[in-house]
Amino acid sequence: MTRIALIHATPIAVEPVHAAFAALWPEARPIDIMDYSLSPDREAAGCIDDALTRRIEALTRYGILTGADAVLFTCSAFGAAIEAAAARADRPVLRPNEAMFRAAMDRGRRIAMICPFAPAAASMQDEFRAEADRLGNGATLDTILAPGAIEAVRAGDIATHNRIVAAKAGELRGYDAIVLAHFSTARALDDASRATDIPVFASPQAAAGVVALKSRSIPADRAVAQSLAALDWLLAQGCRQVVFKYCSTFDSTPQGNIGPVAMALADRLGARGVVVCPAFPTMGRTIYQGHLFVGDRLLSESGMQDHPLTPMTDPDLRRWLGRQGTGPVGLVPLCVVRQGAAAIRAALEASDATLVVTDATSDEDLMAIGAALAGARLVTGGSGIALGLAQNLDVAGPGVAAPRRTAPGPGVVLAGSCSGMTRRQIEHHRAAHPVIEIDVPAVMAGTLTPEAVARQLLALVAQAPLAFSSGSPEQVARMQAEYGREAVAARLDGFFGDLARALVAAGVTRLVVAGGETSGAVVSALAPGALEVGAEIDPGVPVLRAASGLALALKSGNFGAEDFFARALDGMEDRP
Ligand SMILES: Nc1ncnc2c1ncn2[C@@H]1O[C@H](COP(=O)(O)OP(=O)(O)O)[C@@H](O)[C@H]1O
Ligand SMILES: O=C(O)[C@@H](O)C(=O)COP(=O)(O)O
Repeated sequence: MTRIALIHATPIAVEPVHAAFAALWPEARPIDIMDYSLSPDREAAGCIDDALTRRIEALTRYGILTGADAVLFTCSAFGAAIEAAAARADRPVLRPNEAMFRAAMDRGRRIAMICPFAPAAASMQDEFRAEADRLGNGATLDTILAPGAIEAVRAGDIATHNRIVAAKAGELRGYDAIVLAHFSTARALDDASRATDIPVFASPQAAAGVVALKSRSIPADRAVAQSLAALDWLLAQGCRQVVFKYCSTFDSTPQGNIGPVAMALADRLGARGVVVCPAFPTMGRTIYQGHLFVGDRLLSESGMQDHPLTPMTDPDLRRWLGRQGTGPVGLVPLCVVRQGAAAIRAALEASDATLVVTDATSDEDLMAIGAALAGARLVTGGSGIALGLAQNLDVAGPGVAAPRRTAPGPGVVLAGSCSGMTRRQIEHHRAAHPVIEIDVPAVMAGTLTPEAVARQLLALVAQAPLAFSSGSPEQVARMQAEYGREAVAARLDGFFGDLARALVAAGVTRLVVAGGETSGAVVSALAPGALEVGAEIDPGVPVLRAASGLALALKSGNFGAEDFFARALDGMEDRP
């Protein structure tokens, strides 16, 4: 059982953090280390002096001596000292505000902090500044003091505390998010959320993170290194379950990257019997006897055998992983999955293999697999695997925030996927909108520039134009034979990235992108920061909104109905 040393500098933080553990992570064992003189001493010192810094370090060492897997400070007034202690520790040492600040910055740049304990304000401002600089998002934090609140809670009058904090929240205008400064203030989260339309965050509840990598088809050693770095970061945030998400068509080559990355993550986490389940039944991706199907076809006959970067020529997931050097791979067959969560868990635990392909042909199967994975350190799968995982987390969350608004504005579609579905969607779009074919040989020869295509698109922008590179399997094979697979992909990635940048710079506010790799290139070039997930346009494809107001739909080549492009652009329009 994971043991977390909680270090409290004030008694008023104890109850909220325990409540948060009980709700969000009941399997963990939080232990309390209390030095209630810290908070008044900090107030008297007026800053985090040497003596306080040494005390924080000693407490951190003591927390580790208790055998804790991680140390969490519950007081917000010691940021720099905790950072210094963390640098010397051999396991995660966490400040209370990290996750909350990031969650708030995901909502936008103007953040307000309601702060009942004034002496904590300066160091929290510093922490916020450091995090905003690290992310380069230009976020600003205004501190709003809440006189009387801390005194009320110290006197046990929670109702008054909550009323004061909620009243402050209700007065705020023009902010993208409000954060509540201390663990103790989290008590007022519900009241504060009711008092305002602005999303409100508190420390204990803001504790989930996603790292999006573009590692599907880079060399395996780089994919492993990037994934391990992401894992370390997530662990340092206190994450207790890590999901390695890959495509539900298992996009990979005999060299990787799913097998090597999954093995490296399992090794780092000491995990065995790790589930491998790319099933996404809504999209026709099902697994039976370890073989992946797309609709009523084996994966290798579904069109994926012609994929430009990751041609999937074998539907047997165990054999495919074996070619990627994973060693023997286990199987939990459908007949066991249908016996329910306990049987699945027992089969995974009994397996000698590190990786275990798990059959699933329906959402009910994914729910049972999800239940079996409660507490598993590592899970791997397509996005469908998430379906059954949420039930293990009793997360009420900090309240659903009002969706970001997108200024209605010009919309453009870019397609780099060569999948059959994308090509059909392009043809469908052509019936009512201008469609420009990007001349790939001219791109490779350097005679066609992204700026030229951007100019063409912008001239037609009122009619929802589309530009595509998507070629038939024969055209793709010809380009790859002439220039090499990686060179074509790299050049087109760069082209789409520059094209998207030019379009957004010229005022495009709605962008639909077809193709996973192509989407990755566009997002890397635009660097929009965290994206808010909005309404689902078609299964597996939501509207995404950036803090800048840009709306995106990033579509796997295979996903979406034939009329997807126009519907996606339409779905991004703000309606009164
Ligand atoms: N005409 C073309 N010839 C060769 N390769 C192409 C062509 N058009 C696009 N590509 C490449 O095909 C790949 C498509 O992958 P991706 O965008 O991930 O789509 P999907 O989601 O269908 O896998 C990209 O690497 C892209 O650069
Ligand atoms: O066709 C598919 O199933 C894959 O392309 C796929 O799973 C892509 O999923 P996302 O990365 O979730 O778009």
